[in-house]
Amino acid sequence: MLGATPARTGDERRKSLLGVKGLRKRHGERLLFDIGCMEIATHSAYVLTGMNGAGKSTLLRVLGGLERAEIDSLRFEGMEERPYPYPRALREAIVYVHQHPVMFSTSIAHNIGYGLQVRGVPKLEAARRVEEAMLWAGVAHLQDVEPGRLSGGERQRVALARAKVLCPKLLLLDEPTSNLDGQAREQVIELIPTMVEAGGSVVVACHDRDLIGLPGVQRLKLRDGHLEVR
Ligand SMILES: Nc1ncnc2c1ncn2[C@@H]1O[C@H](COP(=O)(O)OP(=O)(O)OP(=O)(O)O)[C@@H](O)[C@H]1O
Repeated sequence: MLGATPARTGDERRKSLLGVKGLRKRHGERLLFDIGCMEIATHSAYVLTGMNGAGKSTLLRVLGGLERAEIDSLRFEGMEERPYPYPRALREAIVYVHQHPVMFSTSIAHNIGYGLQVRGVPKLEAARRVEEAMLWAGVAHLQDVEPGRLSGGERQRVALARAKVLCPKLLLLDEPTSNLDGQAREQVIELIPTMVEAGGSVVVACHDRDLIGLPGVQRLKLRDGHLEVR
């Protein structure tokens, strides 16, 4: 059943995780968005909606440090941070998952564990975390399948496991269900509230009504270059 595990609501443990003020993105002469203030709390789930081309992916990529924008002020876990270059603490704590995740043509376990390897996590510890993440994402039975042969839904779940294994404080999901239907879509939707239960916050850019309607999820909308909190 969709949304069977609600994200935490009214949780007194919530604090400010990320606060951005004066966030502007331009492409040449075009001002794509001008966001006065954006606040992401700990242990919280958000959906980010908006028309095609409104700038949802761009906003997620900026928050993930993958794309540069003008930022007047940035606070992370209560500490003022310099926005340029995008701080390392934020790059490590925030993980962006692309709409069409790219996989190495090695093994699924290697794909999921690669980020841990890069971060210098000891092999045994990394193997334990990869196994846990595969079970969580329901992809343990696929470990002998070549990544290139995964279905869209399986690929998306592997990408979620690859992100979750890094224990991000903020996970940014870019239209995770856009190419999925039926059970594959439901399986991905069901994973999202469990990410918040595991202790992180999640922002999901999407047009998916079932994702938007998940219990306990806060709604953000990019409209005409501004961010509305609904
Ligand atoms: N490098 C670039 N140069 C110029 N314009 C760009 C560039 N990258 C993105 N854009 C434009 O910025 C706008 C926002 O794109 P973005 O992908 O963030 O929108 P979106 O809200 O995620 O859209 P969708 O719902 O269709 O995925 C689009 O009009 C896009 O064409």
